[in-house]
Amino acid sequence: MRTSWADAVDNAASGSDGYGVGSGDSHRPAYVPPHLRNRPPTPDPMVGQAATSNNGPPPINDRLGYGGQTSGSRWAAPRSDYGRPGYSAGGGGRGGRGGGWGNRGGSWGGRELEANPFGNDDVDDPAEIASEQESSGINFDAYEDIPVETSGVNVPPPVNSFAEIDLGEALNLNIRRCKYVRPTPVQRYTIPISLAGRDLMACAQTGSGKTAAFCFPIISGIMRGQSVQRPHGFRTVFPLALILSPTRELSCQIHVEARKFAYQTGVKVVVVYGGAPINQQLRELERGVDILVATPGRLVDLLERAKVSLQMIRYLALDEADRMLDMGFEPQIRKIVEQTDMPPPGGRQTMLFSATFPREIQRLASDFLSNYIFLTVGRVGSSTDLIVQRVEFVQETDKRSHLMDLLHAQMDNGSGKQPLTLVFVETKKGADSLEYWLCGNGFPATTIHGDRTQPERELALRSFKSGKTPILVATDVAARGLDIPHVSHVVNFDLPNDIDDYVHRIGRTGRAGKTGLATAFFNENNMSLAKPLADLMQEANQEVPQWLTRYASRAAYGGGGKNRRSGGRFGGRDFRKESSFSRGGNAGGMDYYGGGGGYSGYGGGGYGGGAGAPSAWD
Ligand SMILES: Nc1ncnc2c1ncn2[C@@H]1O[C@H](COP(=O)(O)OP(=O)(O)OP(=O)(O)O)[C@@H](O)[C@H]1O
Repeated sequence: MRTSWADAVDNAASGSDGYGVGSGDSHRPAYVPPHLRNRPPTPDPMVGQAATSNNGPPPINDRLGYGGQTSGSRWAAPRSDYGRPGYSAGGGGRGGRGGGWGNRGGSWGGRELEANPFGNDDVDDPAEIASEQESSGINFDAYEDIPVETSGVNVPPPVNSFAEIDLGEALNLNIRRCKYVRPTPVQRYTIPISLAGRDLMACAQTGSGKTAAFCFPIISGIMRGQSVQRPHGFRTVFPLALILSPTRELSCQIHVEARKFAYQTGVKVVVVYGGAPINQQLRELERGVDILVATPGRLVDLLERAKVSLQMIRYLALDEADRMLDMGFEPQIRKIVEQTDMPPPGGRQTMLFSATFPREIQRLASDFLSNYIFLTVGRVGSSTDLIVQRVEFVQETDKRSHLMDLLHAQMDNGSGKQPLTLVFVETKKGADSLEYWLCGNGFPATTIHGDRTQPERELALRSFKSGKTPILVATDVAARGLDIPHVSHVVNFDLPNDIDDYVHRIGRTGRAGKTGLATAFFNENNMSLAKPLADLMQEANQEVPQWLTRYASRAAYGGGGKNRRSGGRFGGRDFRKESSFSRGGNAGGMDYYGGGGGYSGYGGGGYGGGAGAPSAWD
């Protein structure tokens, strides 16, 4: 009997992500190039049921055993997948399209052979595909006046619509299936830059569509260049693109998204990450991979076993790039990028994305880039105006009762149902303890943190997304990238030490043009955050309490310089523009679009390393 987390997901027949790791079919030949993938898929054997983890007694959360809720989220797996044995990560792709640029998409007759990653079976029905009136609900007006700044030589101009870009017919169809009517600002600017083959460092607000911004050009580029011959290694695979992200959940999410974008393009996307059985991931890889989505630890493992070669990499994308290059991850990333057979900068195209990009990290990142363009969209390093930020002075001992007041109040405000609330705490123990206390007081809660097993983490996320346990207590492992629909409130029960972590945490709400609320509990333990927090709130037009302004001015005079942004404002400036930059290159001619005023770079001291407890990351 299999006991992987993916099996647990399989058991939850109506799970939301359609996620898991393929089973069986391990006798497939090694890599099958996209143009040869016309064989009908062999029916996969049904696999048995696997136990989910039933750890603890808290009576009203997922720890009792997963109830198989349907999330109703946009990530929902297609019904056609439910009967499958552990919906394989792109496994259906081997039945994918023939090779040529022109023969993908609508006209191909065997489309049903590839698992449909969209939530509807009838995706070719034009009525199902978004019209100008029916978009995904993104509020583009929120982005009308967004300041954008680019620097670098010969910056390609932005586009206003997907129609202006030649992404290829099959990808365009998938964009419509995703109900993306217009590109978001970061997509308007970055897609032409990437399609022009340029390296890129891009900062854009949380929830602004960065995933598609790096996926579209990669998929499009691979579709165009499929004739490339890859070496034949004994059980070694040679992906063409590598997307690295710091957490397992984020890698899975990127994989789910990328599979939608790559549906019926012939481009095969596979994910590998820690905490899940490596053999299943190896089997997926052996079925063929064009785009590899990975967490660094598991990838290093696969590289050391010579299961993956990066020799053919043409595209490298680092999501949450500043986190990937901070103190916890940098050695692993350098190992992957600089000490393997991956082509050097210039021999590959490199794209770095994040909502925050401290100067010190930019400096490190520039080692990976060649003649790159730096782009900032929005008030970089700040939050979006769509998030209402509140900060309340709460002593440690009062935090629980204060949280309970908030939870009661938000329930009374609406339909009596608890809205999805994400509560960030500092430690894993603290997360468990708060979860237990919440459950004991009648609030269905669950946790996600680095001490939980991967099946437990995945289960918790599902339970939260589905609303079964509408309160998720989390450490920073959930701070970055996760796109959970309908999170209406983020509570910083314990504030992070680093303002960038705060930015990412509150960015779990107010996504894709929607509004959200973020509440922070502040007390004397958070003094070093007073100034950057007050600055950030002011910049985002939020009401800054007078007591916080007072603490902030005290911190400005009396030190508190631990935080890397203290003394400065929002850090969206290309570090190459600074006079201290002397690495033999510069930003060259500067091209500006839009406003872009008001950035004054990071004034504070060195990079503080953030909260990144290594065990919380993958
Ligand atoms: N052009 C578009 N039209 C409509 N919705 C979009 C578009 N692009 C992306 N989205 C949606 O916006 C949401 C946020 O996108 P995404 O997760 O890529 O944000 P992000 O910028 O990577 O956020 P973070 O900084 O938190 O990682 C997703 O639900 C995505 O499907």
